[in-house]
Amino acid sequence: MVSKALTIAGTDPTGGAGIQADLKTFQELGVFGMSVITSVVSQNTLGVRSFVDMHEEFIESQIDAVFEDIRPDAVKTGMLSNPSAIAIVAKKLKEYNVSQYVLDPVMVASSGHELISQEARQSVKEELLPLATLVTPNLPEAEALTGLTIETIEDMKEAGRILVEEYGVKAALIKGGHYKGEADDYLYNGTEFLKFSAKRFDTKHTHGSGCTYAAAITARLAEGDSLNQAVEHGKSFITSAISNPLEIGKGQGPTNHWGHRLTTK
Ligand SMILES: Nc1ncnc2c1ncn2[C@@H]1O[C@H](COP(=O)(O)OP(=O)(O)OP(=O)(O)O)[C@@H](O)[C@H]1O
Ligand SMILES: Cc1ncc(CO)c(N)n1
Repeated sequence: MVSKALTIAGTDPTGGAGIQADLKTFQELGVFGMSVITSVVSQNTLGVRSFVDMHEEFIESQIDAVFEDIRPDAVKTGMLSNPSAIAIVAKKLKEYNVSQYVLDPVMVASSGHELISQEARQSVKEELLPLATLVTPNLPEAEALTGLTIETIEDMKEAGRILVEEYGVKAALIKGGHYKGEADDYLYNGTEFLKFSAKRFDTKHTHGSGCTYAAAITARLAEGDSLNQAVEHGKSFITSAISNPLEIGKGQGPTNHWGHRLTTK
């Protein structure tokens, strides 16, 4: 039977981030993709113009429509801009006993625009972290969630430890995209730290890299990979998407969702 993955997130009309990036990634990895829209965002590679949040009842109705028909094998959440959207998603993840859940704690777009209210940051911690199989913060998100200032690899690991041991997420992947060195990410799964490494590629075309990475991990979890295997596959997928740039867009361009086809040939 085909594996199915659901993304619950905001949109990007230019196709590099959000729901659009997630669906392309699911498709590339041979997983049937489904989507629930939380916010419609007017954005492009230059930045975010504005966004309109869906009402919580309408987010709930979309989630019910999916689960009452085609049960996903894994779920990913991305942009959830306000506490009521977070509360309804948390309620539904519990109601449907979702056991494979990747939480991408989207806070600020690569262009620097805030995609989440200040109050909602607390809701992410209290309501979503305890439900998630994996949380995938970049460095500013890891700092916002833990209150740490992250300057070293030891700080990255400490953030992972706090997220798992104090906030109750099963595993945390602290991404090094914003780090000064190579593009190394650290996974803490409650027992050990694992490093997922890539050479830093000299490019500005990383719009949506976080969405794409988390979506690839979600697709592999839907396919039955262990968490470590799923992150390893995800890292290889995002590295190919960054290292085969399309060079489109006037700002920070999108990653190349079919880059893995060029790399593995
Ligand atoms: N220049 C680069 N070269 C290689 N890998 C990179 C580069 N930039 C980011 N990465 C990798 O891409 C993945 C996404 O990381 P990043 O920290 O950029 O996410 P993000 O900030 O959430 O992304 P975005 O907000 O743009 O969607 C990580 O595995 C990171 O190591
Ligand atoms: C909808 C959406 N989610 C996440 C990001 C972060 O890349 C973005 N720019 N837009």
